[in-house]
This record gives sequence, structure tokens and C-alpha cells, in this order.
Amino acid sequence: MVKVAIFGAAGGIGQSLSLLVKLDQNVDELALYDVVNAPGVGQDLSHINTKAKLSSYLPENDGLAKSLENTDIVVIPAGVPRKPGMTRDDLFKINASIIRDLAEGIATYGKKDVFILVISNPVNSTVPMVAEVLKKFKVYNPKRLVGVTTLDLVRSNEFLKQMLPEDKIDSSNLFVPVIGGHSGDTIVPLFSIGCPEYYKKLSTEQRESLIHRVQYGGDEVVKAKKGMGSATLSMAYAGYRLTSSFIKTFKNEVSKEVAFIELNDQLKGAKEAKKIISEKYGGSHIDYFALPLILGKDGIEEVDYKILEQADEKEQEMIEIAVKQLEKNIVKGKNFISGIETSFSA
Ligand SMILES: NC(=O)c1ccc[n+]([C@@H]2O[C@H](COP(=O)([O-])OP(=O)(O)OC[C@H]3O[C@@H](n4cnc5c(N)ncnc54)[C@H](O)[C@@H]3O)[C@@H](O)[C@H]2O)c1
Ligand SMILES: O=C(O)C[C@H](O)C(=O)O
Repeated sequence: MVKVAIFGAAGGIGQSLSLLVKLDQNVDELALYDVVNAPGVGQDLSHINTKAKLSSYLPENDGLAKSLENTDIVVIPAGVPRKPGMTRDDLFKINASIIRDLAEGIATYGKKDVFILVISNPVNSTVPMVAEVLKKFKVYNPKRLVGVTTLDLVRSNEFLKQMLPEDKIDSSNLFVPVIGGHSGDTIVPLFSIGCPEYYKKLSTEQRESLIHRVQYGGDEVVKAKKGMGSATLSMAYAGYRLTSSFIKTFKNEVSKEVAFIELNDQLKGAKEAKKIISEKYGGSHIDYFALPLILGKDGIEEVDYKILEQADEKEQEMIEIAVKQLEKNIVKGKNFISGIETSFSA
């Protein structure tokens, strides 16, 4: 039995992601939760003839608690998206309390071993926030919480293909690790490691333009949508890709993914990653970072820290820049929780 819950299921990402999860034959139950329209979206999806049983909830009548009953995986795309001219950090004001409240709900009503995937921005701050809430409630397991940065990998694969049309690259087969965080300069694509054979072909100008496009790909969509939101369809695809890797762990399948995680000593390779980030890149306070990881039935089984040393010279400079920004984002998320009393009783 695998049950997935989606918080913010009636939104732009939420609806498409719910559709993709409903189509997954490894899912037995899908619970939708939103402050608006979840029953409508749920009714619609419930007509699809796939295995997953649908349920949908609004906050009233203990909706949040019910959506979490026996839930194995919670995916969170709840909150507001950017408008042109905004940074992801500008979303903090509104999304921080939404994410805190949902995390308190998970801590209170969720299974102890639930997997939590956070999509809501700013990811660099919302993930530390969720961890702090779970720590406060003494239910935190660092192997089971990730921030979703998969869209950065998806974009890297696709933008590289678009830059080299003659090579007829199948971008669905590439794996460009994108490390660091999920905003601007904190997004560090490692093309030299993911696809050296193609990266070698690019001029310095092409490399710079490709990296910039990956770092600011989100802005392209925000601009094109002219105030009507940010990436939803590509994000649903990326979010489903990571969600499906978590779903597969219930069939004892192991996957390699990249996600934004706490570099907690309980994770194999995390201590080494922290040491390198501190000594080589000057990030002595960095305890969250997106890195390649192995996912298995207990969640994150291993973190690939070696990649931090394998990056080429330019990429190493980018990691150094990312670390500085990331530090501020992480502290901001943690401080938000430590400064506020919880509203649920533990
Ligand atoms: N991690 C990434 O790569 C990535 C990519 C794209 C978007 N995002 C982020 O995902 C979030 C959602 O984007 P979207 O385009 O789907 O926005 P949206 O406005 O279309 O949908 C958000 C949904 O969240 C719901 N919601 C608000 N408060 C809630 C609460 N307390 N509980 C449950 N649901 C609640 C809203 O009712 C809405 O249906 C944004 O913060 C956006 O920046 C992240
Ligand atoms: O750009 C945004 O605000 C949404 C998302 O983080 C993205 O990368 O598309």
C-alpha cells in the first residue's frame, strides 16, 4: 500500500502533479488537500480509471489530519508563486507561515516515517523551516525530508540539448547534477561532470549563457506568464519524477536523484560534504545543500560528497558564490521557526 498526499493540490503545480500521481500504477491512494477547490479537483480525477483511490479535503472537519492518515509521502506545492520583478525570497513573507502550519500538521498528525517533499519557495528557506518544526516536535528524520530542486536538472538537460541541436541529444537520458540551492546564483549545474563530452564542445560564451539560463530559467517562465504565476507544468513533471523515485522505494527500488537536504551526520557522506563546503568553499555554517543522493527504502541512503571536489575550476567558483547566499537563506528559515511559538499542541 502506498498513499501519497498533495498539499496545495488545487493550484497550478498541484493539479498537474495530482494527475501524474493518479496515473502511477504503484500508488494505491491519493489524498488532495488545499484551502480551496480540493473536492472539485478530486472529483474530476476520481473518474480516471487507474488504481489510486481518491480523497480530497479542505481545512474544515479536520481535513489536514484526515489527509495525513496512513500517508507515506507528502508533497507540498502550497503557497504563492512569483510575479515579474519578484525574487523567490520575496515569497517568504506569505509562504513561511503556510509552510510552518503545514509542517506542524505533519508533525502532529503524520506517520513518524512519512517522506516529505517540499516544492514551495523559497526552497532554500522552507526546507530548514520544516526541519526545525519537526525537530521541535521531536519527530524529525533527516533521511525523509527533501527540498525539490529537480526542475533545475530537467532544465539543464533540456537547455543543453537545445544548445547543441546537431548532436540530437536525448535530453531525457541526461543526468546533469545541479547542486547548491534553488534560486539564482545558488543553483550550480555541474555540466563538466554530467555530460563532459558535450560540455567540451561549448565555447566559453556558450557555457556562460547555458549556466545563466539554468540559474534564471524560472524567470523566463515568470516573465512569459506576465503575472499569471511561475512554472507549473514543467514543475509538475519534475516534482513527479522525484515523487516517483520515492514511490519506488516501497518496491525496494533504489534511485539516484538530487535534492536539497540537511547535511545531518546521520546521512552517510553528509559529514564529509559539510567539511568540504566549510574548508574548500568557506561555508562553515552551511548545513543544507542540494547534492546527488541515493534513495532507498529508508529514504536518503547516501550523499555524493565527492562531486564537490570533482567540479571544474569555474564550477568551484560558482559553489563558493552559492555558499554565501545560501547561508543567509538557511538562517532566515531557521530563525522564523525559533522566533515563533507553535500553534498545535505536541
Ligand atoms: N521547487 C521548485 O522548483 C518550484 C517550481 C515552481 C514553483 N514553485 C513554488 O511552488 C509554489 C506553488 O506554485 P503554484 O504555481 O502551484 O501556485 P498556485 O497559486 O497555482 O497554487 C498554490 C496552491 O496552494 C494553495 N494553498 C495556499 N495556502 C495553503 C495552505 N495553507 N494549505 C494548503 N494549500 C494552500 C492555494 O490555494 C493554491 O491552490 C510556489 O511557492 C512556487 O514558487 C517551486
Ligand atoms: O521561478 C520560480 O519562482 C518558480 C520555480 O522556482 C522555478 O524555478 O521555476
